[in-house]
Amino acid sequence: MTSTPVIDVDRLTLRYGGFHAVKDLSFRVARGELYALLGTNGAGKTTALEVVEGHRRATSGTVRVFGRSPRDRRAVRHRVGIMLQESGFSPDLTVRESVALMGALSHREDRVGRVLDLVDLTRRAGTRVSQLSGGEKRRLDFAAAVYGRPELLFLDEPTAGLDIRSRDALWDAVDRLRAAGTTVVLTTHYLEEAQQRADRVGLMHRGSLHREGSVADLTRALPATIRFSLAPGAPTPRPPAVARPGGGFVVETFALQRELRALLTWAGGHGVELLGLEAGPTRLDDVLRSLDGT
Ligand SMILES: Nc1ncnc2c1ncn2[C@@H]1O[C@H](COP(=O)(O)OP(=O)(O)OP(=O)(O)O)[C@@H](O)[C@H]1O
Repeated sequence: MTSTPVIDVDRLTLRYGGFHAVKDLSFRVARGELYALLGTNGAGKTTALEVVEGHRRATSGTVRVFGRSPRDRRAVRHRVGIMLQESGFSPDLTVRESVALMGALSHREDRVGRVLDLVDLTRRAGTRVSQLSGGEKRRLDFAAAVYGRPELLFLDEPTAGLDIRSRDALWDAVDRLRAAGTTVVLTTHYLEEAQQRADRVGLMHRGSLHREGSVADLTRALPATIRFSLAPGAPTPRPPAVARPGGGFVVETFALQRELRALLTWAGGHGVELLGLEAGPTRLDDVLRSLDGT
C-alpha cells in the first residue's frame, strides 16, 4: 500500500470495564477499497468501528482516518457517511425533513430529491418516519449516509430487512459511489454479499483479527464442496463422498473439477440421478465456521 491509507488502525484495544471487547486490532483500508469486517456475534466489529467512526474512545492504540484522529470532527466528519445498525431519526419528522436534516449535518452538497430518488423513497417523501416499514427505514438510513457522496462510507448490516429489489438497488448505488472513488467499510452477516463485493476481508473473533486477505486468500486453505442427495434404494456412492448427518452426501475436495467429473461418471454408470446437485468453491461461511473452534 503506497499512498496514505484512508483508515489506519494500529493495535487498537477497547475494554468495557475488565472485558476486552477489542484486543490489539490492526488493519488498514486503502483509498477506493471495499473492506469487509466480518466475524462471529460479539466479535467486536461494532465496537471497533465505533472507535474508527469517532463515536468511542480507544483504551489504547491509534486510529487515523484520512491521516487525522476520527474525533477531529471538523477535519473528518464531512468526508464520512455512516449507516449504523439502528437509525436515530426522530419519528415525527417526514422522510424529506429527515434527509434534509441529515444532509445539513453532513456539511456536504446534494439535493434531497436526488437522494430520495436513489433509494426509491420519493413517493414516501411526506410520510412520517414512525409510519415507515422496516425496509423503508433502512433505505432512509442509507439515504442519510450517502447524502453528498461521501469519500468514506461505513455500512453496518446495510441490507438487513431489505427485500431483494431494495438490496440490488442499494448495491447499485454503492457500486456507483465506488466508481467515483468512495472507500467502503462493510460489516454484515450476509456473507455472500461480502464474498461477491469485498476487495479484502478481515475476520474478527473474540476481539481480535484472526485472518485478513482477499476472499481467494481466505478460502484457499479450505476444500470446495459437492453436495447431492439420492432417491431411496439408489446405490451408495464411494468415498470421498460421505453421508451427511441431515441426509444427502457431501464431497470435500481441493480438485473440484476432477471429483465432479468422477461423480457424474459414477452416476451415469449406475443410472442414478444426483438430486439437488450443488458444487462450488469454499465460501466465507466455511471459513467463519472454522473460526468457531479457535
Ligand atoms: N456498552 C457495552 N458495555 C459492555 N459490554 C459491551 C458493550 N457493548 C458491547 N459489549 C460487549 O462487547 C463485545 C463486542 O460487541 P460488539 O457489539 O462490538 O460485537 P459485534 O462483533 O458487532 O457483534 P454482532 O455481530 O453481534 O453485532 C460483546 O461481547 C458485547 O457483549
